[in-house]
Amino acid sequence: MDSILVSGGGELNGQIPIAGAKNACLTLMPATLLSEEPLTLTNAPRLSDIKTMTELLQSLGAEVTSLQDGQVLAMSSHDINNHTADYDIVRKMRASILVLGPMLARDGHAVVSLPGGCAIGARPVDLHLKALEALGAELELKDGYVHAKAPGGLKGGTVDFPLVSVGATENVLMAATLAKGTTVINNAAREPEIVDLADCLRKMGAQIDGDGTSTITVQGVDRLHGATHPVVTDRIELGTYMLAPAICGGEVELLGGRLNLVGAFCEKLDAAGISVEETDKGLKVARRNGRISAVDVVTEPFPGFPTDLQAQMMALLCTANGTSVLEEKIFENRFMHAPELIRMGAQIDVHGGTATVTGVDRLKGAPVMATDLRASVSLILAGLAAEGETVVSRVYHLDRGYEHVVGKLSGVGAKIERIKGQ
Ligand SMILES: CC(=O)N[C@H]1[C@@H](OP(=O)(O)OP(=O)(O)OC[C@H]2O[C@@H](n3ccc(=O)[nH]c3=O)[C@H](O)[C@@H]2O)O[C@H](CO)[C@@H](O)[C@@H]1O
Ligand SMILES: C=C(OP(=O)(O)O)C(=O)O
Repeated sequence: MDSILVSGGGELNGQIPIAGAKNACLTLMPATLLSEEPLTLTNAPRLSDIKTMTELLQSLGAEVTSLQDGQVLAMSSHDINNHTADYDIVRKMRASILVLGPMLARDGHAVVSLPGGCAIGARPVDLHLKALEALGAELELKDGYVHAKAPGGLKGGTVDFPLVSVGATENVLMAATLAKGTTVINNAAREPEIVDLADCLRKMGAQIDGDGTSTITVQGVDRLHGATHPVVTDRIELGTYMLAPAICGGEVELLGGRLNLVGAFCEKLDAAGISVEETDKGLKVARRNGRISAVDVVTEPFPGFPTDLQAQMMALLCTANGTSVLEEKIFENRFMHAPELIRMGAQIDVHGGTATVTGVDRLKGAPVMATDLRASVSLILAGLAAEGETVVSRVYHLDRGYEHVVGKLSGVGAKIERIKGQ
């Protein structure tokens, strides 16, 4: 297994290009199943999760061709000949559940393995299933698989989500595009990835209103056609690299970044003493003089502070002047980076969903282990600011969500390399 070696110290200066969003691409790709005509995605990120979704769609009979070094994905679902999403692929990636709504809407039947829990939490899919039932789907759980049928086709209905779920909103939004009649989704997720999905579906001929708000209305149509769509900028990769100059000092411009993707996050950076300026190319981030200030953070659905930036923000706050309190409200087990940061000299107390971080002058390099995707990159950020060398193992987590991390960070002056097979 590969690891990443980071030698800390030194300011970062220059530009980092931000890729298309993993989490948008992972829902745009299953949208191809809604139409027999081709769907082409541009600005796709080059990540192992995208390869896994490619493998899943191909196992169902879709054609997926990767062009321009993976930045363009040309897909065609003309010949869907298998309606079973197998456990062996689904277990690798939870977003696999997003093929359920589209297959059911298009062909009236689908069998999809239950994804199971993961390191950051139990992550059930009950809300996906209840939402599809509200559209008339008949579901049975058997042998670890969801067996779904809609013999006469799906019918529009009202979906009242008891809590905000990004994935469940995406699944039912896609399904509703081909349902007969009108669907109203209440307490819908408002993430930019939902708006991007709705934009793409509209290009395919869907009738959708209200995306980006808590109530989405979908008027079902008989068929969807082909389209070409650019994947929205990855706001989590953006926020992650904004933290690099924040932690190390210097000034870095994040190409393609926009303030409206990271509003709540920027408010916290501002309170910590980090300046963020919108330029014609993206966002320029610089650390003002001196030590950063402690800030409190509560994770929430968009437009709140994203859970996917909590680990990276914790790495920043480890060297703040004072004590910060981080509350994780989305996932029940998302502080696994804390013990690893403590190995680097951080002072962190975790009690349930709350972590109290007391800033220290300087972190110290250490061997650490990545436990999940965002934890892995938080350890790299901490290593960039630490004295000495940090070796981050289990970097396959990192490959799920960050393309060319070594190239992007060394391009702004970081001392970072990938070590093969350790
Ligand atoms: C591929 C993708 O887009 N992943 C993102 C997506 O995950 P994902 O779509 O899985 O996250 P959700 O928004 O669904 O999860 C939010 C909360 O709802 C709970 N829940 C969810 C569904 C359900 O049927 N029942 C249920 O109880 C979850 O356990 C969690 O506690 O949004 C999360 C929250 O912003 C992000 O951290 C993930 O990076
Ligand atoms: C939790 C994440 O992804 P996933 O939902 O694919 O596990 C993430 O991107 O941080």
